[in-house]
Amino acid sequence: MNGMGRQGRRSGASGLQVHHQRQDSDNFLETTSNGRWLQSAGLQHLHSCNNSIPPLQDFAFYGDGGGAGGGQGSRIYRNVQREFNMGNDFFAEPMSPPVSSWQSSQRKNGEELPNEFSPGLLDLHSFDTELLPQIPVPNLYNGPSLYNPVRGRSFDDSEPHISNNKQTGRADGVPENGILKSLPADKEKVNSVAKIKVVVRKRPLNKKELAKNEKDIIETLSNSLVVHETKLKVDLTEYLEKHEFVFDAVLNEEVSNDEVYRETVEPIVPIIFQRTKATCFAYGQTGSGKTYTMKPLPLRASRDILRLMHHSYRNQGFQLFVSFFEIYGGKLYDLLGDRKKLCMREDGKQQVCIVGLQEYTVSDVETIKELIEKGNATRSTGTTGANEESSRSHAILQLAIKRSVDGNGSKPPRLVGKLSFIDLAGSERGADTTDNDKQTRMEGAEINKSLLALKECIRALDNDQGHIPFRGSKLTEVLRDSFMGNSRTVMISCISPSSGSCEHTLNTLRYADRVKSLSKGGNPKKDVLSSTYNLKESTAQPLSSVLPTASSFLEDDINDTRPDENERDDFDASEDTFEQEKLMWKQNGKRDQYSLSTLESKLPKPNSQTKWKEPVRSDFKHSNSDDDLNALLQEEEDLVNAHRKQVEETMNIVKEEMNLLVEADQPGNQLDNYISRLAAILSQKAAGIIQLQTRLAHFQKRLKEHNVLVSSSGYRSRC
Ligand SMILES: Nc1ncnc2c1ncn2[C@@H]1O[C@H](COP(=O)(O)OP(=O)(O)OP(=O)(O)O)[C@@H](O)[C@H]1O
Repeated sequence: MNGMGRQGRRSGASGLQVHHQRQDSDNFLETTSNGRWLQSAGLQHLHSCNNSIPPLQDFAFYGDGGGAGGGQGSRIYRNVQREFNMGNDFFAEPMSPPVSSWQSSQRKNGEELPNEFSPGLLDLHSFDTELLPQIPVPNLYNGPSLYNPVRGRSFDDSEPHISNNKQTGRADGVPENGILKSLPADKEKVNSVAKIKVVVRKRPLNKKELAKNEKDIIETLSNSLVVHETKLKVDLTEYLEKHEFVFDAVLNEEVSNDEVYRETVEPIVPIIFQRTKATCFAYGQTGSGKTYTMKPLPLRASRDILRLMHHSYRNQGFQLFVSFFEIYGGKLYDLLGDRKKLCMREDGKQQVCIVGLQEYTVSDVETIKELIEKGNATRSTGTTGANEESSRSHAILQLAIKRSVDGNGSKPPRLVGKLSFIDLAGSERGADTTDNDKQTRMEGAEINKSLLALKECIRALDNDQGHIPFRGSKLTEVLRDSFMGNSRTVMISCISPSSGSCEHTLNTLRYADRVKSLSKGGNPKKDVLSSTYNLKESTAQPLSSVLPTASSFLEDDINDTRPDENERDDFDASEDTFEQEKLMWKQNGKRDQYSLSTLESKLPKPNSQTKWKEPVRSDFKHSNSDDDLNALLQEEEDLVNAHRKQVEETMNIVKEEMNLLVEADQPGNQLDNYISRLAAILSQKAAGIIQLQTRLAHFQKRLKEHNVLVSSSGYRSRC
């Protein structure tokens, strides 16, 4: 049985297929597919991956050479098998109470049972004002009894009867479980969970891609990955460009959903008992595996939450609530309430509430499973060029932990913490969907609009802007508390490995890189190692890292580029030149905001200890002038290359923005804003190029002087 079945909501009238059951990994097991990936004529020239795939042997890391396809296929099949087995293991959950259907538990004699079903307001942002005080976490293995199998009763009613096994340090009968092991004992441990964690998951090549002979261009390492992009030189010869990224974790195609859970959500489950809002969302192009990745997570998280509630927090009045809704076409629908349209409202305290959203109290995993299945079946799906069963909505499943304030249920329970799972609709470019109908394209525009709004918020947070444009879309309004206050966010970026998806993949990774930069918390040094790594090897720096800041031109930069007083003694041969240079650098100081000295500090250098000027000085000092000159030439060449890369990167960002903009169909004023910002970026880049030209002219002048000096002292000059 495919427990994760979901059903399309739209009829064939719109040109979209109705889907009755979704079989995970169907793309991998079926051959019927006629979708198109990135074959739009409009964007074809931007990425040549499809038509210019290098021979397989060029990629040493493929390992199985020409046999990659077959090997990949069997590996994929193993993954699928493992997934199904895992599902079975999961539903053989030893600690769940006997199954009682949610329908029957919610009604008795036609009456709703109190606390079992509570439609009403879901206050998405009530944490700051309504959270219960910090709850001390008891030591899990202290105390006489911890494990309660709860046979035939709700957990809350049950009494403990299994004693702690002191030798093993865990209760008899309690399965060894990461969540129990990782239970934080104090606030310090809560703080040790990263505020934003960015994980990348690479899926295997699917049947369609294998049939098209597309290659796996993603090489994964422990927490980094390399995208091998095939590019064409001016003379049309192919070359590979490597883009290297570092993230908190990189999960390759061999990694099971269980491992994904352990890496992403498991560490944050305990801290939602500590007044924390946590959000896990998947981002990536359509068909990259977001739904496949997200679907199992809430169930596993619920299992762990219930474990904690019934062991560590037993009899403390905690309750678990589930709600599930989708954002489709900018509107909210209740996936557990017959897809009833919902309203999002802001109250006087600017807290966003979803009016009418149904929340269900759950006390066993089986009930949650049924609710999730119900919600998934109700979710809007459709067929896109890239995914036959594409999520056309953002689905948000929330697990809220509440606690009764008075213990007798006379007052509604208050929110303690919340874990939200967001399966974002796939990002897909209009240009990739030429075979889709009008509705699909309109959906795509709406999806892209909300992803663009999300990007805007991330950018604003990244830049420490006072105003975060959360109101840009329904999605960002809902996501607001993911990024604010005492929150934890896990972003899973899903990528396809195929050469045909290279540009999408790079966009996803750049997006992820930007989100990752948020985790630096305004302290750029904190994550300096990984950032530097990204900057070193990839052209995919966050925009902010390549743009100048007001403080980026320092007096030190001027000072550093001229010799100190002692050195000036040795500099007599070009005394006048030095003075002129000094003047020039000083005069240009203001304009030099985007100076190369700043640029240099951000870009790869043959030797980061070497100031650009030093080889020149040594030219005049030492006899080994050719070597020094070569070093200088090399440095200049590196600088020019680095600058070229940055310009290319900016152009990519601009292209990406423009694509999103056009597809998001933004209102005129927003378009104007974007365009003027892009114009500012471009003019800054242009200023950078002017600076580079100045620098080169300066260099040529010095070279000329050097030649004069060398020839007058009898040295051979190679210039
Ligand atoms: N890691 C994986 N291993 C095996 N199969 C996978 C994996 N990731 C995705 N798939 C399969 O790829 C197909 C597309 O995945 P999925 O529907 O999750 O993509 P998506 O990103 O959610 O797409 P959309 O945004 O269009 O909804 C599905 O058939 C799914 O089973």
